[in-house]
Amino acid sequence: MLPIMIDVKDKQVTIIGGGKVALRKLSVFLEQGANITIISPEVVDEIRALHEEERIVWIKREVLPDDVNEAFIVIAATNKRSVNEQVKKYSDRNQLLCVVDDGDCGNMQMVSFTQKGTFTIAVSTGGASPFLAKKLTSQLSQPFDDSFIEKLAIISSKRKEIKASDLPEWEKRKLLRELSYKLEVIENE
Ligand SMILES: C[C@@]1(CC(=O)O)C2=NC(=C\c3[nH]c(c(CCC(=O)O)c3CC(=O)O)Cc3[nH]c(c(CC(=O)O)c3CCC(=O)O)/C=C3\N/C(=C\2)[C@@H](CCC(=O)O)[C@]3(C)CC(=O)O)/[C@H]1CCC(=O)O
Ligand SMILES: NC(=O)c1ccc[n+]([C@@H]2O[C@H](COP(=O)([O-])OP(=O)(O)OC[C@H]3O[C@@H](n4cnc5c(N)ncnc54)[C@H](O)[C@@H]3O)[C@@H](O)[C@H]2O)c1
Repeated sequence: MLPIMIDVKDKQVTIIGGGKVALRKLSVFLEQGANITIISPEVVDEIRALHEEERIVWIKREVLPDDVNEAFIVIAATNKRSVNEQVKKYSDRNQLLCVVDDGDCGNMQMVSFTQKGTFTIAVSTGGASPFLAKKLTSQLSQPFDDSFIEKLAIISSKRKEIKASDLPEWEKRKLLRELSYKLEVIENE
């Protein structure tokens, strides 16, 4: 599977099931500004509360074939293998589908990640050990503190300046490459 960054703001994310796992997936998409619909006869208290605050939509019933039609991303998160399998049949092959009880059943898997500013560390074990993915993300994030994120922001604005300048292309390329080595210099500026 290909690791990519996707802007899910205002995209429709439809999650079938309303248990603990649905809640964890939901939280990530909510934070990223997606439109979320939960379809499930029962939900955990946190999902009920989000629905009452009108931050998500909860449809209180079992899944039906047309429920996923408008979704950009579909997440089959019930505790029933046969229902999750059914959700796959309802989904179009051009939709992104994550099946939480069988990572190879869909065409998308969630990754463990931390994100600060424009900087992201993401780890996938491809279903081998989600817990290990979580642990490694935490370990790998350790060296990158707030000062690193600030330096990255400075590099970003310098990069925009270089790209917008009238310098010859070869010189732009040289300067852009040099920028990536300049963390120390920025620190001392
Ligand atoms: C990374 C993370 C992202 C997220 O959920 O957003 C994520 N799972 C997380 C946590 C976690 N999941 C599980 C535990 C219990 C300990 C353990 O089993 O390890 C813990 C640990 C915990 O809860 O602390 C159990 C589990 N997970 C899956 C199955 C089914 C199966 O594999 O059969 C079962 C067994 C169910 C059972 O008990 O039967 C399946 C998937 N879980 C994935 C993602 C995808 C593969 C990612 C990868 O391998 O890298 C995949 C394939 C599909 C998907 O869900 O996209 C998130 C960490 C978030 C963070 O970083 O904070
Ligand atoms: N991918 C992961 O990260 C991960 C982690 C742990 C567990 N799991 C797997 O995920 C599954 C769900 O775990 P959970 O703890 O959220 O379970 P849960 O029992 O807390 O929740 C299951 C939800 O599915 C809903 N549901 C059942 N039948 C439905 C139907 N026909 N239509 C719509 N909704 C329906 C229930 O109402 C309930 O809200 C488990 O089977 C487990 O194997 C995945």
